[in-house]
Amino acid sequence: MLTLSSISVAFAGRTILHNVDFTLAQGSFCGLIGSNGSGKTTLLRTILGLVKPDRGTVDTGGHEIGYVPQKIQLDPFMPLRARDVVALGLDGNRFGLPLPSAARRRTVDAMLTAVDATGFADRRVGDLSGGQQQRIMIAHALVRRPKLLLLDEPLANLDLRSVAEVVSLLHTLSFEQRITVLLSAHDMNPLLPVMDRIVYLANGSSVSGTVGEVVRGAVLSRLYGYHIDVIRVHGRVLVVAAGGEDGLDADIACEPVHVTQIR
Ligand SMILES: Nc1ncnc2c1ncn2[C@@H]1O[C@H](COP(=O)(O)OP(=O)(O)OP(=O)(O)O)[C@@H](O)[C@H]1O
Repeated sequence: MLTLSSISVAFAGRTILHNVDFTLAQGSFCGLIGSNGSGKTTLLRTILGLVKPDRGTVDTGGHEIGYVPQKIQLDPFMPLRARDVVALGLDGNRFGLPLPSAARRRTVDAMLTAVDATGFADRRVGDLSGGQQQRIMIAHALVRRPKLLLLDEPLANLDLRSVAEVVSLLHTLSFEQRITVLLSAHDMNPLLPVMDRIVYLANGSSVSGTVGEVVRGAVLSRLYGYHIDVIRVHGRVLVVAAGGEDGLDADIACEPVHVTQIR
C-alpha cells in the first residue's frame, strides 16, 4: 500500500530526513512517532508529493490519499455546518461534473454516520469541541474513500477522553474498511493498544517495525546515538535518556528525546 525507499530530505543544506525506509501493508495502523521538529510533518508531506525528496522514492500504488493536516483552526464564526465541511471533501481537486445532489447527500450522510457525527452534523463547525471537529476533519478526508489516510498530530490539543475516542474511531475505520492509517504523534501511549506498526523518527533517521521490535532500549539507543532506557509502567511506556549529574535526565542539552508522560 505504501513503500518509502531511502528517503532523504534537506532544507537549506540541513538534513531533516536521512535514508527513511518503511513499508505499510493494506489495513495496517501505524504510528509515526517523534519529538517536535523530528520531521514528522516533512515525512507526511513527502508522501503527499508536497515535498520533493533529495533522494529516494515513495510508492503509494497510485492510490488516492486522504489527509488531515496539523493544527486546523476553524473560525467559530465561519458560516459552515459540520456537514458542509465533509461535503467540501467530495470536491477536493476533482474536475468534471459534480455528483448529483441526492447522491452527494447520501455519501455525506454515510460518512457522518461512520464517524459518529450525525448528532452534531447541522451545527456550525466552529462551535464544535476539539474532538468533534477532529471527527469532521477525518470524515472530510475520507469522504472520497481513499485507502490510505495520513493524519498529522490529530491527537494534539484534545482532552484524554477525546483522544481515546478519536483513536478508537480510527482503529474501527481502519479495521472495518481496510484503510491504511499513518498517524503522527509525539506521545505513543494512546496508540499502544491499536498500532500494529511504528515508525520512530529521531536525528533524521528512522526505525520501523512492531512496537515490540522498535520500542526497546538497545534499538532506540542506536537511533539516538546515546543511551536510552525504555521503562514500561502501568501499561505505559516512558522513553528516557540516561545522563546528567543525577542519573536519569529527560531533557539533556535539549536533545530531541521523546519523553512520554506518566499520568
Ligand atoms: N519548508 C521548510 N524550510 C526549512 N525548514 C523546514 C521547512 N519545513 C520544516 N522545516 C524544518 O524541518 C524540521 C522538521 O520539521 P517538521 O515540521 O517536519 O517536524 P515535526 O516532527 O512535524 O515537528 P512538530 O511536531 O513540531 O510539528 C524543523 O526543524 C523545521 O524547522
